[in-house]
Amino acid sequence: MKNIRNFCIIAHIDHGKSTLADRLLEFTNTITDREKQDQLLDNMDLERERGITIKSHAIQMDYEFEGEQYVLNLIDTPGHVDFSYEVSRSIASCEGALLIVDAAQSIQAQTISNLYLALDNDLEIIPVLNKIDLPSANPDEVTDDIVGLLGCDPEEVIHASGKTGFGVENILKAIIERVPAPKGNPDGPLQALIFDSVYNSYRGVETYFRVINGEIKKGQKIKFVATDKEYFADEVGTLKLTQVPKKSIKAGDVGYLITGIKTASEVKVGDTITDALNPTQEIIEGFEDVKPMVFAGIYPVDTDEYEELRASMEKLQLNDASLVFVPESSAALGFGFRCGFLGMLHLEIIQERLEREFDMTVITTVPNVSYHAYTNKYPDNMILVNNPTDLPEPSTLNRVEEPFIKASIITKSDFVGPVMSLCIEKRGEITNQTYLTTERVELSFDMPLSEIVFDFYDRLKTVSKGYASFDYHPIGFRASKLVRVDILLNGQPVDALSALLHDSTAYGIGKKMCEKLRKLIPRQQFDIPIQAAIGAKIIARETIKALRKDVTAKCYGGDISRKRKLLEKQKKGKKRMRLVGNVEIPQQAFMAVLKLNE
Ligand SMILES: Nc1nc2c(ncn2[C@@H]2O[C@H](COP(=O)(O)OP(=O)(O)OP(=O)(O)O)[C@@H](O)[C@H]2O)c(=O)[nH]1
Repeated sequence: MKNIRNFCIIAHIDHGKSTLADRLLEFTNTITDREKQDQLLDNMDLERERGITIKSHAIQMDYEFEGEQYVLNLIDTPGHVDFSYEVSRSIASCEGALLIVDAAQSIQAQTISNLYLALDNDLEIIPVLNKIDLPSANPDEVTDDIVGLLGCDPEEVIHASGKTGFGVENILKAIIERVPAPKGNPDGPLQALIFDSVYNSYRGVETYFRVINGEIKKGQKIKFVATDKEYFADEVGTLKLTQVPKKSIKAGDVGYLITGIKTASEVKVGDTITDALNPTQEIIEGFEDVKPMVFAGIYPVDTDEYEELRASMEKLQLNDASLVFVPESSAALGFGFRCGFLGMLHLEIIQERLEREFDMTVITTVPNVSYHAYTNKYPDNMILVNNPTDLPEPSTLNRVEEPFIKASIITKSDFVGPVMSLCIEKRGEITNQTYLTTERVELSFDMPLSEIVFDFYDRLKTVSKGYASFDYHPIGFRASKLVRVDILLNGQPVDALSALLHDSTAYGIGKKMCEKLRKLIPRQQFDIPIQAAIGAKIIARETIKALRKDVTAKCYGGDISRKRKLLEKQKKGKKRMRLVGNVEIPQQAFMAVLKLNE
């Protein structure tokens, strides 16, 4: 155990985590030149394209240092707030963390939020000043920032470049010298922490774990504490570039486990693995069932594809336990599903996977967060509102609560004014303002989560000219004044366009929605009135003027094949349209409320 080091890399997005991880793998000969690929750890296609690490993984390096052989386990952490629970469990599996800071951009919101997670878990922090090769690098100033943040000596900050490989040897030396070796009792009852799982369609779910006490042996009968299920450890091993089966994984080490589990939801990140016959009395702290934060309806464009959509969603759920869905129906869209996601990025990923992997064309409705509603009749019975149609009628409604977050924004002092105005407009309440340096300020706000769902990131980027970073975590439910704004097309309410909004913003947003829909819905042969309403009260109105020209008119009625071609072409263009009553609504219209300022 004394020669094992478990560490993770924490950084703000794009500060060079993946690139530096690759350099470490190369330097320790964990990957050879032939196997070298850019950003090797991000092995999902989607991740590669988006340039972010969605799923955390682990990799083991062997390294000789001063005549001794060491095992270094690098546990990768996802880089997006949607997946912050996984980050926290990965961090809990380590004794040390490399804190990477871009030498040009300095400390950003995620640098700090990840650092706090690492400090909560008593990790040894090794600060790394990365990208020092950049002409815009500001090593002295950024080192000062890091020293100010950590209270460390300037000499402890390692200068490095993932691009040139500079500093990599010093980083490895620091990992061995500064990160403590794991503690734990190798002879005690098995106690291992699940920090991740990956679905493999051939082998079932692969569980990644860190052994705290005892050992996990091939063939052993084990138990997952939270789910209370027992399995046989069919295969255990360590994670190199490929999986290396072993007879056992001992206390202090990291490995993978295969048990033949076929559904991702049976393996819960944060759960404790123990021996079925001699179970540990101590459950590893910090287990949480991850809860979806954002809900939206997903409907097939073609109503005949409902069953196919169900089958695709079921398959997706097998490998993504955080996706939840229940059937729902909409008067406008027919049969579909109300789906719960960890956040907006997760929603986009699911939508994209449905299209790429399952060839489904779907319509996604306006996302909303989950509200707690109480009626006058049963003021103590909480009604969970995941769908605008679930909100009780205003006359029967006693009160509503909505989820709040603590938001942290780091920006330059020049932009404090505009950032504050934005946050206040988004119903934020400032709780703290700290100058990290003379130029950089950290602002803390308590804000409703729903305001983040609606165009917050884009607005923040605009008001700060790109110089703001943002992070948040949920802090519970608070009282709120919520109303449902309905949209009527041609006098008919379209339930799939309804949105749950705060009373103070409902009028403004209702008006903007009508304007936006007027631009998005194609003109047709007749006038289409668009109205926004709260209950029976109309709060805004626009009209889509009738189209005068017949598209086929220019074919002079003669050439029938040309006419058909033109109609075919139109039909293709319609793929993402939905006929509601006699009005055609394109997909973008259903998400219009998210992009009101474009
Ligand atoms: N000049 C320079 N560029 C670097 C260096 N390290 C990384 N980059 C570039 O910075 C960008 C981000 O690097 P990544 O390694 O993907 O960053 P990351 O932190 O893993 O990003 P996420 O996984 O999205 O959080 C890429 O375009 C890299 O090529 C460096 O040391 N010097």
